[in-house]
Amino acid sequence: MNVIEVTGLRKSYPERTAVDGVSFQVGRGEIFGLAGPNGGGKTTLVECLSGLRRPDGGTVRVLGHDPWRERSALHQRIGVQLQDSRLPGELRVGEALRLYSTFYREPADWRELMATWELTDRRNTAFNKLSGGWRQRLLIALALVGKPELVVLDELTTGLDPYARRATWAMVRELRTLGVTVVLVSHFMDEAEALCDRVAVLGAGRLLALGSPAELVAEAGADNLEEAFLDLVEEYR
Ligand SMILES: Nc1ncnc2c1ncn2[C@@H]1O[C@H](COP(=O)(O)OP(=O)(O)OP(=O)(O)O)[C@@H](O)[C@H]1O
Repeated sequence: MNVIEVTGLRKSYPERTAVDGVSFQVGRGEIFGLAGPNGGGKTTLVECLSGLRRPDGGTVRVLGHDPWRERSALHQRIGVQLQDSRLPGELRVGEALRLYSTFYREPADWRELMATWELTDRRNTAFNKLSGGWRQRLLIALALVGKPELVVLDELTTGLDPYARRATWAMVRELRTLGVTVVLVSHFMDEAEALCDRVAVLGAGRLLALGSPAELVAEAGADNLEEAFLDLVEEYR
């Protein structure tokens, strides 16, 4: 069974159509990239996958659930780190991890997760005192507290230093070896090329291309994914 099945998905805001008839499937254990120019519809799409937005049309199934109607069942099985997620400013790192672990029936060991993400030294630091990169690390760790079968990571490594970025890539690869499926929204084509089994490119709410990084590069006759991407999205900017 596919972990994600999207058919003819549409979502409009009063001013514009953000997702315009998108269809794709994601298999178990895949690292599936979503790329595209600003305003292409990536965040709206992952919000529909995560049960945070109600689609206007088409069907979405995630782990067999309708994300909008079966949100609480789905939220026990997925982890989501959204762009610009925030926590209450006074909440400390350790408190946040402990609190999130209470949301799940079978949580991971939050102290272990805190150590894995090198957050233990900052366990007593309040969220509003963390730098952007450390906030990002905490948000990723929080997405993993529920031992999710699917993790949605929106702009995973934005704001991370090069060392933290590579360490994060290693974590994502580790998730795959555990059979966890990952949806990765990224503007970094080196990241998509290094991590993703397949990448979907969205422009103006439409699926412009879908394939492995090697396929997308070959189809565009490009030297690397960034070049292929620039070629694909040129008219959608
Ligand atoms: N809550 C909202 N209300 C109205 N319009 C919205 C809303 N969220 C997004 N949009 C619009 O829908 C379109 C798609 O936006 P979305 O955030 O899904 O794209 P994106 O690919 O994630 O962009 P970015 O790369 O800049 O994060 C844009 O034109 C955006 O202005």
